[in-house]
Amino acid sequence: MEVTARAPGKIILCGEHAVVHGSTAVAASIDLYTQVFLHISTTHSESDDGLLRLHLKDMGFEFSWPTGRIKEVLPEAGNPLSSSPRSCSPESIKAIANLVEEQNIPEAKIGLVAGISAFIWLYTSIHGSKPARAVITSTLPLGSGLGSSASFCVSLATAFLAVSDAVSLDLSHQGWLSFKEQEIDLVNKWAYEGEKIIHGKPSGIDNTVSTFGNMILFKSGKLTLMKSSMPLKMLITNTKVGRNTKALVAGVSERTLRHPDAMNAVFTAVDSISKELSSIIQSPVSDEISLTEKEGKLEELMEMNQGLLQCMGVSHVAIETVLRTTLKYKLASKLTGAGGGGCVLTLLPSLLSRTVIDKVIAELESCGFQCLIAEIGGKGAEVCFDNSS
Ligand SMILES: Nc1ncnc2c1ncn2[C@@H]1O[C@H](COP(=O)(O)OP(=O)(O)O)[C@@H](O)[C@H]1O
Ligand SMILES: C[C@@](O)(CCOP(=O)(O)O)CC(=O)O
Ligand SMILES: [Mg+2]
Repeated sequence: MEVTARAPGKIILCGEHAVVHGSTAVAASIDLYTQVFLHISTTHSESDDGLLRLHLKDMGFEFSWPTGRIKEVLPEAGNPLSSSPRSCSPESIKAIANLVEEQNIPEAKIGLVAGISAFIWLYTSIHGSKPARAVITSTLPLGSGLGSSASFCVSLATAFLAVSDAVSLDLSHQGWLSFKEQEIDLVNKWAYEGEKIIHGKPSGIDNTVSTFGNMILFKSGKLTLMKSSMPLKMLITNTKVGRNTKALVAGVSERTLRHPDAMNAVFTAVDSISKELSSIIQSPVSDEISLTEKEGKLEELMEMNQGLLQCMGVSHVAIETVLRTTLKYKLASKLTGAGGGGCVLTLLPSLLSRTVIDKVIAELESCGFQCLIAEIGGKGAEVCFDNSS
């Protein structure tokens, strides 16, 4: 049986890191995706090779594990339960680490270990030790703050569940298909378990916005879908400075332990900024003047959020260069995602001319950065059975 699944990346408009500590945050999906093609053996008569295969196509890596070996080291593989998401135990983490280590991943690509481990955990928990082949492609930059880890986990969970007993889908449907409400919740829960393997202590905002798409307000594991009443155009600048979300999240937690009162005040301020930002985005726009006023307020809130992210210790010289450059054109920016490098968001007000946009992009790219303007707030996770999309 074959299925293709895809899940979008995201931008965080306000509240990254603070959301891990219970503050409100606002995020939106973007039109960059991780895509999984899955071929799974459904009967023993099929000519399977007794292997679980993972092909990371963009990177040119192919990994495989004999299913007998998986069964030997991972107890979960003997008892898969697709309908009840569960956490990877420390023993299973160790067993999976051994399975990944056997693949001799080059030192320069060691960051992939976390993603491959999440793949093994999600697959074996949902399908046990059935032979299968998964081919992954992605238009998202990895480790840049655009939620590649969540989009990877959501697309895997979507593909694995689509061909499981937990979900019933119309296999004859042509083109992309979304899951029903309860089933999509299951995708989100499994994806969160994968994110935990990659991030350590994720808030759940990234997997939630990748699963459900749109724009969301998120606090303490709960989402509220938002309806934007204004056009929102964001320039995304990738500083191309590599970083790791797990380490940055841990760094903020350590700072919080050292300075609990000060950091809690920072998180409370972020909470207020996110709430104000979401109410501005959702309040009706009567005319051009009110749109310009709203954009001005958003810019101010983005700058305030950036200042607080600096207080958390997650900015970076490359991020500061982007802030300084865009400010020359009177444009406001903030980092998005975990920071420490990665991507920066710049609000492009509706009256800003194409000439100015081109100039800012040219100047940012002359610093070695990469710019893109993504569509915001599209669909979340989807599957396709006809293989022609
Ligand atoms: N397409 C992919 N294939 C394999 N692993 C992936 C893929 N996308 C993401 N990952 C995993 O997620 C990690 C990056 O996640 P993270 O540090 O949270 O940054 P971000 O989520 O902002 O891209 C990668 O190092 C890798 O382990
Ligand atoms: C920093 C954080 O708020 C977002 C991390 O996003 P990303 O992995 O950098 O795309 C962590 C989280 O919410 O789990
Ligand atoms: Mg991530």
